[in-house]
Amino acid sequence: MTHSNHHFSDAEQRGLYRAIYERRDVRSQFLPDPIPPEILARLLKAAHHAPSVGFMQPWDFIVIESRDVRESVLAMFEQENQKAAEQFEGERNERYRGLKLQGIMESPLNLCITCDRSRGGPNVLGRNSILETDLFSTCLAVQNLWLAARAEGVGVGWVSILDQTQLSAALNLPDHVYPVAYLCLGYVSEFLDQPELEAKGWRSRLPLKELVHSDSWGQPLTDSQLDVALSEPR
Ligand SMILES: Cc1cc2c(cc1C)N(C[C@H](O)[C@H](O)[C@H](O)COP(=O)(O)O)c1[nH]c(=O)[nH]c(=O)c1N2
Repeated sequence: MTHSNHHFSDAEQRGLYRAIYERRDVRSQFLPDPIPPEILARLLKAAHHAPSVGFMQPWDFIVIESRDVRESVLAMFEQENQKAAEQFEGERNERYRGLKLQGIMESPLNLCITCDRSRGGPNVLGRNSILETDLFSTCLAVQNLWLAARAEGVGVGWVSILDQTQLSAALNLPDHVYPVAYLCLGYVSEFLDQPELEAKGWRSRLPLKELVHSDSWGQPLTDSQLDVALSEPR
């Protein structure tokens, strides 16, 4: 049996993996150049083609260019970030305070991707047991946009150090709409080759091998070929 007609070409595969491995969370490298509407439209279309529970498509996209709105979101960030910093002590606290964790004003565009928890009515196919599947679906839309943006040379940074109630009020969200992701978008001076948190010594990538279990939690891999394959660099 051959599966060759289902394959992407080598170049297409390389492009997809490149987007996956070279996608970065961007906070410090934004350029002010605007994102042309046709590019933004492509990113939003990519997001809109994410999988969703029962094809619910619970997302909306709030495109935020207003400096006033962004300034108020930045103020919310500052407040929450102060509280977040207090969770860390000593050297860790200093290191935390040295991190740049948002690019709200430097990026030319902010985008809030929301989840309408009532879309599709009370009975959404596939959502009867796990109510949060609408939120999971919205995260997949975020990831689609994030990868497409990388392919377009656009950086994306996710800012979650925000009070959800304050953010909802600032964006005028109805009660049944949850702000899943507050994103900063823009062209960048560079894409770092590793996560900024890793470059700054906050945390490193875990060895994948230790995260793959066999049959049940905590059981090491028994298939040694997978074990060997996982040890190879991508
Ligand atoms: C749900 C969620 C929430 C946040 C993030 C990500 C995700 C998935 N990240 C980005 C995060 O720090 C980053 O993805 C990791 O450090 C890995 O780096 P790369 O994304 O591979 O560059 C993030 N970054 C940041 O500077 N401020 C933030 O508030 C957040 N919040």
